[in-house]
Amino acid sequence: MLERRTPINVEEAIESLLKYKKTGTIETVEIEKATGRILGGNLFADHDVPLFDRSPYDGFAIRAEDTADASRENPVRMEVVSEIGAGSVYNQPIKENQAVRIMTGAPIPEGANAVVMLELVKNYEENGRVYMTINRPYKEGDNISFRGEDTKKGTILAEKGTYINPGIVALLATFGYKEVPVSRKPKVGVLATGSELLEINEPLAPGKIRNSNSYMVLSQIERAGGEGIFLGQLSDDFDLCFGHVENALQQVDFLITTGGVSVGDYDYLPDIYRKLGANVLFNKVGMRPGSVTTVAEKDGKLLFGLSGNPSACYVGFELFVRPVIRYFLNCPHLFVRSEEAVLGKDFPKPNPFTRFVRGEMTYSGGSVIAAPTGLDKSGVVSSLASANVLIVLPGGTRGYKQGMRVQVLLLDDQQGSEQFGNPFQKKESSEERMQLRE
Ligand SMILES: Nc1nc2c(c(=O)[nH]1)N[C@H]1C(S)=C(S)[C@@H](COP(=O)(O)OP(=O)(O)OC[C@H]3O[C@@H](n4cnc5c(N)ncnc54)[C@H](O)[C@@H]3O)O[C@H]1N2
Ligand code: MOO
Ligand SMILES: [Mg+2]
Repeated sequence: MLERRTPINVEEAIESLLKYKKTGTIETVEIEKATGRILGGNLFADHDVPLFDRSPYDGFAIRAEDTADASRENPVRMEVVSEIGAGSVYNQPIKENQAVRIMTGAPIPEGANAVVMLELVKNYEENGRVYMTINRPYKEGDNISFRGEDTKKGTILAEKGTYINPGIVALLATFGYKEVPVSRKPKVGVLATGSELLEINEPLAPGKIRNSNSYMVLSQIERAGGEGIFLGQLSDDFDLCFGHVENALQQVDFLITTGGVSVGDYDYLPDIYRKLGANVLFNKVGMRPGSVTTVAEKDGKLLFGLSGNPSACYVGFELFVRPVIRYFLNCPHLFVRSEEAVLGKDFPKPNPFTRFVRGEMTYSGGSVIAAPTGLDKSGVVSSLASANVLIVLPGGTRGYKQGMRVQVLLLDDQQGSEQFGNPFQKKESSEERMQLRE
């Protein structure tokens, strides 16, 4: 008899699988390899930046008090007693009416308390000595970059779990991290099932399609910060698939399969979970696409049975796999970032389940607009290409009109959201959901 599945809502589904989340260990990588990784510890300043008062200009270090009476009519003359390039130090204190020629980045010599830009002075030689004249007064501290003005010793500059962007790399280098502590990437295995699948370099044949899901999911794993491991594509043969799943579980932190989770004759994943003795957390979610997404747990390890339909597979990954990858990486915000936008096109089709519509977010006249990218069927692959958001359209009896405010989930974002949730959606219990069954 056909198994009846009980749909649960997305939030409940996420909650159930997060019980099996686990954090990974920390490893170190060379700084050149740190971009795109997740910081494995707090980055704190162990010294002031800059470490010494320094000149922000090429010019002359002076004592401001010597310029008190300087004016166009009464320029003040100073003797230039030395010169300091960046990287050098001038150790003698400068005295009354003395100046030191100084370059950008060089330390301010003792006694000096202001810098005059090179362009603003007259500089000349007389009897083998160098002089310059200033025709306006300066205040103490003029044109000085003070010790610690950038960052004070002891400040936490980035917290554990931060995505390493080029700016973080600059800080890491500033504080001497040749080796950078980063979160180890979880190993996420990907097994595609389906007798119709061709290798992507095979010519097309009747009834066959190329396996796009594996590569799509590997790319999603990489975007989420994990290490995808392609474990092959299998025809719909129970023993073959069972053996591969059982074996794959030994090698990975999380296992993703695509296809074979629905109720077709060759959809073997439900039987595979049974034979494995895995605990199925859910096998029907009140969402579209991806309603057949199944998640099971075996000895604490999560198995994600994503749909074979490309768009359903894609959405299932972003909603359910991404949070456990982010948790493994010690990221504080596990979920795809949630923001508000204006719906750019009518979406007239009502649906009892929440829809996650592939959309493209653009900016127009100060507004954020999100419009569906193409055919919104779960078997469609083309509408994924320009999708940078999922537009969340809560289930109900009405469609949605252009101009309505909607929630969008930002797919390319690295910051994430602390909570998964739709501020517009009233939370329905599983029982209510059942009444909404399609
Ligand atoms: N009687 C019912 N039929 C279906 C139901 C249902 O509830 N009752 N659910 C439908 C929904 S919703 C979805 S989504 C799909 C899910 O199917 P499976 O996860 O079992 O996946 P398959 O049957 O293996 O394949 C579905 C579809 O996707 C194509 N596919 C599979 N693998 C790949 C791949 N690696 N790359 C690209 N495309 C792939 C496959 O050829 C099929 O067209 O079930 C509905 N049916
Ligand atoms: O799992 Mo399906 O994607 O709802 O069409
Ligand atoms: Mg199927």
